[in-house]
Amino acid sequence: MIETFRGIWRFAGEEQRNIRRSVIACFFNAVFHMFEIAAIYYTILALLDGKTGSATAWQALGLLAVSILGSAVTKYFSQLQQTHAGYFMAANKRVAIGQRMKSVPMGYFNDNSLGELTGVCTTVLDNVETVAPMVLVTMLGGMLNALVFTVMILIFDWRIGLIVVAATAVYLFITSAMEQKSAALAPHRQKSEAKLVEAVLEYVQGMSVVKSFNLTGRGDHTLQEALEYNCRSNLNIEKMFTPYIMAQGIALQLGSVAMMLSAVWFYLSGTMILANALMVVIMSFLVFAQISSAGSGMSLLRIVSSCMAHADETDAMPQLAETGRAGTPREHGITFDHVSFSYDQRPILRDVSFTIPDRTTTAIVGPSGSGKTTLCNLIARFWDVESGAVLVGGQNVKDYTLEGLMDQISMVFQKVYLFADTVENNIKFGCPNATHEEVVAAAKKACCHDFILTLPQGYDTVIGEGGSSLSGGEKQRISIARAILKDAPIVILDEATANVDPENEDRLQKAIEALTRDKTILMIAHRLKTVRNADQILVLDGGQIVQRGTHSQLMAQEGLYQAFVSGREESGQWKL
Ligand SMILES: Nc1ncnc2c1ncn2[C@@H]1O[C@H](COP(=O)(O)OP(=O)(O)OP(=O)(O)O)[C@@H](O)[C@H]1O
Repeated sequence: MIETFRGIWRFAGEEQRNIRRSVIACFFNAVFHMFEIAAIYYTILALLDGKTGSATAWQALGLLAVSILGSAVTKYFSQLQQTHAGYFMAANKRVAIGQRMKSVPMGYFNDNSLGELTGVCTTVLDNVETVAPMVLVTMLGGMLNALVFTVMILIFDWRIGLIVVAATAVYLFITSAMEQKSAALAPHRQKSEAKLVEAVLEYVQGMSVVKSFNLTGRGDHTLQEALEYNCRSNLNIEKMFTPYIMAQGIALQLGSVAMMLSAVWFYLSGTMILANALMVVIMSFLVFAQISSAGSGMSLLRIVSSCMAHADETDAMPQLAETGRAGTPREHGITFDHVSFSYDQRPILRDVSFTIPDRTTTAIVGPSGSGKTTLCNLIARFWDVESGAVLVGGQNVKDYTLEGLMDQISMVFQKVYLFADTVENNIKFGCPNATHEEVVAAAKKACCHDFILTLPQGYDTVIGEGGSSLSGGEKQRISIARAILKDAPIVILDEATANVDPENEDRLQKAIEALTRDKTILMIAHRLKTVRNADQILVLDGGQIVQRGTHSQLMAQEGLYQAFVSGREESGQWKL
């Protein structure tokens, strides 16, 4: 248990200060509660002494008022610090996970399900946020108060004090047994929650497929299973806890009864005065409240501890080595020097070498699955090469800081992702300090200004998550505006015209021209027009460059390229 406390304390980081304050406030809260007991004791003594005047009543009321006011203020302060600590403990961890994810190779997301990470950032850290400081404060505060209470009772009457100590010992024994059981079940509970999040995400993301294949009812089989598993594990935990909670209650109630009976016995045998005996009867209702409050946190303690351990597992996310130094290269040519790369032992690129001189355009063409996207992603270090080197401006990409490297590159993906934010903020994404005028200028160049003005709130219109409220062509042009605003010297472009209607295609082409002027460009080209105008064409097949040259040079050779352009049988395999 001490180790678990230490774990929470460590996890709290800079929030330790607020937790400490909350525990202190909790202690004073209990001290103020003791004023109530003092008021009762004072009243009993006065009544038994026959002092029934208004002065006694006022003094007792004064003590009660101090108690109520003091408890309210300390309770408020304790809660405030607790909420603050909980919120920032989770928020700081979420931000740290976000930071780490920036340097994680994209391959990590293959092996580790999105549900797992989403689960950590939502339910797991929600548990930490709402429960961790509460448990720590309740338990530490409760234990501290119970200790003070017990010492006071021992001083008041050592015989009654021993009853309290005995009942507390039994209670702690049961609680410790419960804690051990809970330790075994907590990971199951978390696994079931992660499974549930994963199933819900998959269900929502695949909703259009479920509907189009009329699988509603059958398509949610996995979700149903995850729900049942989650329900079962939660019920198991409840069932497991119930007998222990009952035993805890019985131990404390027996303690109370023993206190009362002893008080009566001691009074009748003449070893305790009536006022003290009455006081013990009253205290028998109050004394175990502190212990019970400390123990009630125990069942949650394991859950919190296991949540924190789970959240800390994200510290083990692999990181791309970042030993590079900041700095801007003088030119922006790109070189692949004998690069090979595999996904999970599956070779994708084999000994690929080429150079893209500064401010020239290179088009990559090749059948679907030949490795075009992978090759582009290696430049931005979404993955690191297995052997060989990728150079930007004559310097190995590993020798840049990740941020420094990304400053040199704009990427326009075929699959555009827009955030659930305003159009303006989506365009400003890579350039948060840009002015509204700069955003509008970029949008005009990307041919999206006109359609943005037709949106209900123009540039302030909030786009649905993933850009769901816009057409494919509109999303593409916004992503191009984003890249134009960033104005990086290297542009990597997955030329996406496949799903765009002719009118949109024309606009998209104009937007691409505005983006790529005077830049070093590597594009996965699907349109003959773009390919024809490129300074260099690389033909990729099976992870190797099988042909390279200009359009006229390649047309003069027999091979894949000529077949593609002539629209022969192989062309059916090209991504168009
Ligand atoms: N993250 C990944 N993990 C494992 N394998 C992958 C991953 N991404 C791509 N692949 C595999 O690597 C191969 C090359 O994929 P890549 O996307 O680079 O090809 P491509 O030429 O760009 O294809 P397309 O033109 O269809 O987009 C494919 O067989 C693909 O299945």
